[in-house]
Formats: sequence, C-alpha cells, structure tokens
Amino acid sequence: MTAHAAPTPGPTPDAGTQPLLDVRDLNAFYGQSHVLHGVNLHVNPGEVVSLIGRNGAGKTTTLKSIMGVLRSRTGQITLGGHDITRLPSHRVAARGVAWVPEERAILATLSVKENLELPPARRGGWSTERTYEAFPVLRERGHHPGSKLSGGEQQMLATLRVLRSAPTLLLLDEPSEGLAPVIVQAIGRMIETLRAEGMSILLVEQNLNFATRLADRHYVFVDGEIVDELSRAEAHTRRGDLLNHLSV
Ligand SMILES: Nc1ncnc2c1ncn2[C@@H]1O[C@H](COP(=O)(O)OP(=O)(O)OP(=O)(O)O)[C@@H](O)[C@H]1O
Repeated sequence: MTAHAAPTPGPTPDAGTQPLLDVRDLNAFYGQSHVLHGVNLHVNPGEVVSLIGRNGAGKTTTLKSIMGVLRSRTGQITLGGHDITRLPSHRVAARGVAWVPEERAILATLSVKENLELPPARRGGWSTERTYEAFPVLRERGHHPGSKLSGGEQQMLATLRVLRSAPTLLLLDEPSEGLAPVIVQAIGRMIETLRAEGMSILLVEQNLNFATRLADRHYVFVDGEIVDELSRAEAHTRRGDLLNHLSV
C-alpha cells in the first residue's frame, strides 16, 4: 500500500446504517498467485458504488469473490448482516446477489426470449413483459438467436434478465465496455432507474465519465489493493487523480 497514494478517509456508513454488503480483509488467489490483498469495502442500501482501476487491478476478482465463483479466498463477506463467505454461488444468488459478467454470457444458440427467461423468476422480479416495455428491441428480436444482438443489446439483455430474480444487489462488470455512446447512455439511464427503485449496485468501470456520473462513491484499485475512496463530489474535484490511476 505504501507504494501508492495514501487513502484519504472516505465517507463511512451513516451511524446506524448497516451496509447491505460488507467485505472485510478480502484476500484472493488464483493457484499460487495472490491477487487481492486485504480489500475492505461496503455498499449501503440503495447505493451505487464503483470500483475503478487499470486492467488487472483486481476489480473482477473482487466481484467473483463476492459471488462465490472464486472460492480460493480469505476474509469475510456479509450481506445484510449474514455471513455469505462460504456459500456456493447459487446460494449467494438466492440471497439476492446478481452478477452480470463482463462477457455478458448470452447463449448464442438460444433465442433472445429463451436467454431472457433463463434466470429463475422470483416474487417481485421483473416479468418478461416489463423487460420488453423497458427495452422494446428485445421483444422485436425475441425469436432471433442471442448471437444476433449487437453488443449493446446483449448488455441490456444480460442486465435486464437478472432482474427476474428480484436481486437486492447487482454486480455489474464493465457494462459500458466497447459500446457506442448512445447505448452507453441507455445503460446509464437503466442504472438510474434501478437506483431510483432502491437497488444497490456495485459497478466495475474504466469509463470514468460513466462511473462518476452514476456512482455515489468510488473505490480505487491498484495491484489488488484499494488505495483510495472518494465521494461523488470528490470524484469531480480530484478527477486528475482518478485519471492517473486509470492511465497505463
Ligand atoms: N483465471 C485467472 N488465473 C490466473 N490469474 C488471473 C485469472 N484471472 C485474473 N487473473 C489475474 O488476477 C489479477 C486481477 O485480475 P482481474 O481480472 O481481477 O483485474 P481487473 O481489475 O478486473 O481487470 P480487467 O478489466 O482486465 O479484468 C491480474 O493480474 C490477472 O492477470
């Protein structure tokens, strides 16, 4: 940690507010390779929080660790005060965590509608009809193979389909990556809609404009550590620092 800028004291949860997600002293490993070093972060109910950092800094590994996809880790992860550290990923999902991976995981041989209806529907989750109303292109392409959608349409499908399961926490890995500005704006509006409905979101992003427009707080990752935590206002006044952390 000493090699990097010292973390500034960032905003902490309001007194009396229990974080929805609380990650303590997370260390993660790929075989012998130790890639996360004592990560501490939290997401409050209804908050949008971003993880910012260069390629390879450990952002995706953090999401995989929370989701229980990467099992080789130490530390503690709680959701709504319950320890989920040792739960397999399907049980983490059943507790209300939904992960939209960077590669979007659209099944090419299934139709758009079949892809949409893959996650288990739960009470309070989005119906197929509601999804079509939110993004009518999916209705128009309902019977096309998933592979025929554009990158932006795939991102919309990948994000909207997990809402069927009525998650309380959404883990979004680089939703704007490789997409045209108009679809990035549409994804931004969707995230704002979900926030307005009370969803908590942990967002991995390298698009600084996108992240700073949407997120209430930001954690900066360098080499598997969090080296800074910024409020929404600080992300604007200290934009130069953030750009330095993202430049190669
Ligand atoms: N399956 C894997 N096996 C071994 N090492 C891995 C694996 N996945 C990631 N790593 C390594 O772990 C470190 C953190 O990677 P991670 O994918 O979490 O970074 P990131 O910040 O999400 O960046 P990116 O945007 O490139 O995915 C990197 O050094 C990466 O090379």
